Amino acid sequence: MISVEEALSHLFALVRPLGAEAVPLRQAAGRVLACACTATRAQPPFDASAMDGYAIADADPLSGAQYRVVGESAAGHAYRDNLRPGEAVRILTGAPAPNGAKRIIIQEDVLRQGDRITIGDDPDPGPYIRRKGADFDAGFSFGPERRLTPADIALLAAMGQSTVTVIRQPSVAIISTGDELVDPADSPAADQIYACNHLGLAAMIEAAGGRARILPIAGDTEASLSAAFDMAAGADLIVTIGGASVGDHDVVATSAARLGLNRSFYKVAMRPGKPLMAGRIAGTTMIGLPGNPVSSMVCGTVFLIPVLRKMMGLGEAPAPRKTSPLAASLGANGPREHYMRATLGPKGLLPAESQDSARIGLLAQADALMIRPPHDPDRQSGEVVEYISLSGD
Ligand SMILES: Nc1nc2c(c(=O)[nH]1)N[C@H]1C(S)=C(S)[C@@H](COP(=O)(O)OP(=O)(O)OC[C@H]3O[C@@H](n4cnc5c(N)ncnc54)[C@H](O)[C@@H]3O)O[C@H]1N2
Ligand code: MOO
Repeated sequence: MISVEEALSHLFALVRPLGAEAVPLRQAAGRVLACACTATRAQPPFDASAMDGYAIADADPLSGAQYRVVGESAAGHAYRDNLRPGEAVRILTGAPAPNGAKRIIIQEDVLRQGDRITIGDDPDPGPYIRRKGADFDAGFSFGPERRLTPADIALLAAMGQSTVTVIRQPSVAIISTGDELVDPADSPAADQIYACNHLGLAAMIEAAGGRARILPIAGDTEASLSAAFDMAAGADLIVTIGGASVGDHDVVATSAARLGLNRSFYKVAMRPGKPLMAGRIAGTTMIGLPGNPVSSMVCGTVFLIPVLRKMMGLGEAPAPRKTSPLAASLGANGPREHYMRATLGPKGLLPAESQDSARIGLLAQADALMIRPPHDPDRQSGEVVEYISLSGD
């Protein structure tokens, strides 16, 4: 069996970043830019007032000084003349500062009578003029290597980009396998259960920026699996769930091999998730996840999402790890890296009482996957351990 690290590097070797496509900025949230965008215009494109008040040509006016109001500069409606000594222009927030303006006196600091203003005592120092290009200059280049955030979208809009070139979203075909499985939309017989992994994984894929295509559940036969693989045509990645172990009806490994899978690895020294496999089948990368619900979700977090992120142009990186003190003492770990469901409390990480990989309820309650390296010795409460956050922060 190979280590988690080795399995991840085999998986990274199977995929590469996808090509690019142009999308309207409105649809670009969460996508990754394929190339940097350039501002054609400075922002602000002119010196602009930061406050409502009066533009004057003095940098440091005295209290009691008087000015004649000669016009107005409103947002979207500039005052076109030069501002001369002794003159003031009524100005509103965001409006262009007239030529010659040295500062804005906020309206709270003046007394206005007709077309005259008088500066009050101790006027606010100002100058309340935002210089042209204070946010960014023309030619400013923006190309973060991350999924575009709402603030990134606002910045790109401010840069005048209505369409951006982004990496294509990976399309992931999900194939559940097992005669016992029934979609929650259907009625199970007494010896069947509701399939859940396909929906959990689809949600995980979509939250990470991919597109999930859930295929009909395949039965435990090669013919059924073969039909499912045919339906997966066009996907960037095929994920099978279940049938990966050594049982009489675990047909994924043998069927996929007969269907031409060039297997990269099978079985990883981890818990849960041991019967994981991956390779290429008919030119497409396939990841075969174990069927136990927690095993498939843990493998989704540890392997599938990092692989998707590489396909999205985000580089090769394992799921980010954090550290926390342990809130309980634990006995030594065995030979497999253990991903334990745990909750984060005031004293640190508390592993769930049961780590049965069939108990999805305990995963839904967990905030973290606490990681115990292979052969990790006894750990005492208070010792610092690593974990992967499940709470999205
Ligand atoms: N003799 C051995 N038996 C098993 C071993 C082993 O090494 N030797 N490994 C165990 C481990 S670890 C795991 S994990 C499971 C994984 O087996 P499979 O990948 O073949 O999964 P299945 O047998 O098809 O299913 C296991 C379990 O999960 C349920 N399941 C499957 N798919 C779904 C789904 N989409 N949604 C919800 N639940 C699903 C299935 O009904 C089974 O209960 O093998 C152990 N056995
Ligand atoms: O490795 Mo299995 O994935 O423990 O339940």
